[in-house]
Amino acid sequence: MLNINGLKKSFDQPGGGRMPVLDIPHYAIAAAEQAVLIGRSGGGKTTLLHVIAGLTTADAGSVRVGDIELTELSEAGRDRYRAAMLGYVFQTFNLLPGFTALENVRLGMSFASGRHDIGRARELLNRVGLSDRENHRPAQLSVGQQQRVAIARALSSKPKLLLADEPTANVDPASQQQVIDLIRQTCQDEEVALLLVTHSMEVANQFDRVENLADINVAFAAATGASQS
Ligand SMILES: Nc1ncnc2c1ncn2[C@@H]1O[C@H](COP(=O)(O)OP(=O)(O)OP(=O)(O)O)[C@@H](O)[C@H]1O
Repeated sequence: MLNINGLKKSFDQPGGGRMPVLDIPHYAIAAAEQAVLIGRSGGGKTTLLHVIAGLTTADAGSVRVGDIELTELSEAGRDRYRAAMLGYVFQTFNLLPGFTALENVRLGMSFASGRHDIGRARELLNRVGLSDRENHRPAQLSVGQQQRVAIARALSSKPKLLLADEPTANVDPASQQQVIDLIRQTCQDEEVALLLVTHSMEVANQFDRVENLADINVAFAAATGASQS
């Protein structure tokens, strides 16, 4: 489902020069597989998710999702890819404040299908336990509820791959397990592959597949070696 080969990404530095952030010889996730990435702050986890989401372009290498080669897509092509294939759960939820829970979920599917399938939106809100909150706006929901709406929105367009970037970081402890259970169970039920980034070992340890980004990303090893020589 996800196949990364020879991926490189670096960023311009404020003082000049470029800093390599990603140098990943190979990384892959099978269809409907659930994988977790942990790793140190600044290690490139969010950058990797952004590259897979087509929000950031790679400098080199191949990033395939299904039979789509992301590095060959135009910006419009990447927009279409995101709408058709991808769900994204952010640390900060990113719900639209002026819209109700139901409208936020429906907006998640509008780009993908060109229509708002209200039945699917209601089904997803029901699945995340918020049927009785569909007309509430984000400010009228608890943070745990907001993240559950965001999960419903991310899955609304029936993606093949869900990216979740520290989805429990801003959620109260009581809701954290609920958020993880929802992501895991819904991805399993809908056969969506999952790549989840977390700093929480309590979260990571619930998954069969957990890797430290430093073990698949040689960018910083190379930089350290270069600076020492
Ligand atoms: N647009 C950018 N321009 C320049 N440098 C960037 C940019 N985006 C990220 N970086 C740098 O890339 C490195 C990796 O950042 P990234 O956000 O991917 O790390 P992370 O592993 O997700 O960190 P954290 O766990 O703290 O969220 C950091 O050193 C950061 O400063």
